[in-house]
Amino acid sequence: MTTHLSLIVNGEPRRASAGQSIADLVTGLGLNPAKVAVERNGDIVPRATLAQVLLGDGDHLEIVHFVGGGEDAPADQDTWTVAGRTFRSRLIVGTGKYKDFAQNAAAVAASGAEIVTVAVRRVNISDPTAPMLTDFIDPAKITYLPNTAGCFTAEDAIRTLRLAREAGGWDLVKLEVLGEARTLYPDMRETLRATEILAKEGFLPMVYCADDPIAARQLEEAGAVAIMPLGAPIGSGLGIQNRVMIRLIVEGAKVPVLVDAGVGTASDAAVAMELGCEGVLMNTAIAEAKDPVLMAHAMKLAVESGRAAYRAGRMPTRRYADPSSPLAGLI
Ligand SMILES: CC(=O)[C@@H](O)[C@H](O)COP(=O)(O)O
Repeated sequence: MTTHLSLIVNGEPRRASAGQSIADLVTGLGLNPAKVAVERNGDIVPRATLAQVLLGDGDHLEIVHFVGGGEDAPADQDTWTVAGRTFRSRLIVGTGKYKDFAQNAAAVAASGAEIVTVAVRRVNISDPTAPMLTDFIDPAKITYLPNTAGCFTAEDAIRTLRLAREAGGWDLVKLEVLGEARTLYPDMRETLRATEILAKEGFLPMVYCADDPIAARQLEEAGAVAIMPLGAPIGSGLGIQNRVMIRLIVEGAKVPVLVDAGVGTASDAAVAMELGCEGVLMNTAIAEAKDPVLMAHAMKLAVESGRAAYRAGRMPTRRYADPSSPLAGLI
């Protein structure tokens, strides 16, 4: 006689037969056990043991996607490096708010980005055949940077990234711990705590943070491999509100500084680069443009242009006019 087990899988009730392994369940959902990570009753199940671990009645399982991969760029004249990985493009783009994955992929291609940031998501168990981002943006060509979007505590963020690491072997991750839904401003106490724990566990956290030079230094001391101050609230498109602080963070940091959030248009991205940032991360400015693919191209040019201007060194500003042609020797 078959005994049925009652499970909760990704928040939904589900039944299984006694004696089934977690790998059996995953396969039965139409998923490849080699491409997911599973948490059972709060603990990550090592992928190598999914076939041995039997399901128990009342188990709570969380199954997340495998994505991962990406390759480093060969070194050239103006690359940047984070945690030992080198990239040519200084633009990191998000993967939210697009009409569909195809539009997202076209925008990524137009942006020239080599890194996309992705929220770690539960597998859709009701329709495992539903398209996945990895069907459109090839993880063998573009580096996936898992992020902790939607996490409001250090524990939530750490748990999310542990699952991401199990799913795709990622260690380079983007940490964001939000303080409240209204402003989506980072909770710096929780962010610092999560950074310390993640760094001790061998993660390489790129950290979304307030535009605060002291907090930035503390994050670096705690093990952040990149500092990512907001330019303005996430999704606001207000541009860089506090140039002075971004500049101070850049001056004080030994790790790359990238503006993350609040960019609205191309000139904002250029300003970030002119301030000496190593790069810019953006999502809404591209995804919510009338023509996202054209805006992605504009952002590529803006980041390159701002970077070139920074490297060229701007002229000094003056209080008074200075003639372009010499005044001496006039007829
Ligand atoms: C911190 C965070 O969540 C950002 O990565 C965000 O997704 C990008 O912000 P914008 O949408 O304002 O570019």
